Amino acid sequence: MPSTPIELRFDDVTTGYAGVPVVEHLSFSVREGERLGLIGRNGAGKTTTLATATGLADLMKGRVHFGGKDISGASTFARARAGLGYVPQSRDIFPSLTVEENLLSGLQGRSAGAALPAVYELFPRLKERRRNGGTQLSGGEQQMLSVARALVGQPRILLLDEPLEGLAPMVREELMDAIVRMSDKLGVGCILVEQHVDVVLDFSTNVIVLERGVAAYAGSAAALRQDEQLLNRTIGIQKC
Ligand SMILES: Nc1ncnc2c1ncn2[C@@H]1O[C@H](COP(=O)(O)OP(=O)(O)OP(=O)(O)O)[C@@H](O)[C@H]1O
Repeated sequence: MPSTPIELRFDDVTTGYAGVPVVEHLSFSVREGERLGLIGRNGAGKTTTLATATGLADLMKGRVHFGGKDISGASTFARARAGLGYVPQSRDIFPSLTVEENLLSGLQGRSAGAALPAVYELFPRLKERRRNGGTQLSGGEQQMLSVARALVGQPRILLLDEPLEGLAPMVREELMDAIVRMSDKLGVGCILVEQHVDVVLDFSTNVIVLERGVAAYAGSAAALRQDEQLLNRTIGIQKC
């Protein structure tokens, strides 16, 4: 019998920091192999939403489920072990370690097994540079390393917080290609937070638009693409 796909689900979540709500009444779900985009102006609550999934924000109301279990009170480590991967906005790689040592640090206690070859296949550039130190990498390579390290932990759902920030257009394309291949090939579900609206619309099946902490839109990327008025109001920029 095929196993049930692993799902991350928010049920009517209100969340923030130290008792102050930032995001209110948010509900959504994303399964293995699915791609959800999360967009909104600066300060709308996108990072806070991801931080709530990883257990780094203050969940005030509602529940968070992962893989059929209520993980609302689970530690960040337990969530990662269960298969919830996170690529934070800051490229928090270890500069004093080599590329390969950085990757091994993402194993979450699992054996390396096929994880490294699979990741090197997705990111051939990292394979070429596997003995280089973290500081010897370009910005794009550091971001690839950050995504690759999360993948070594074999997540079933991966949260990506502005992975393209500060990267040149060609490098952005290369990184997005790798993320799409990863999602297709490994069947990893993704939540992508990004300022580049067109990248999110191309990547995602469904999109949530956060406006001051509330979902102003939740639905298909294709329908949102047609709604210039909503995009202009909620994102504040023309699509580029
Ligand atoms: N650790 C924190 N403690 C208290 N308030 C915070 C913390 N992190 C973020 N905030 C506040 O929560 C609100 C939402 O921030 P958040 O980072 O979730 O927005 P965002 O949509 O990801 O914005 P950006 O696009 O600028 O990254 C902001 O008002 C911010 O000041």
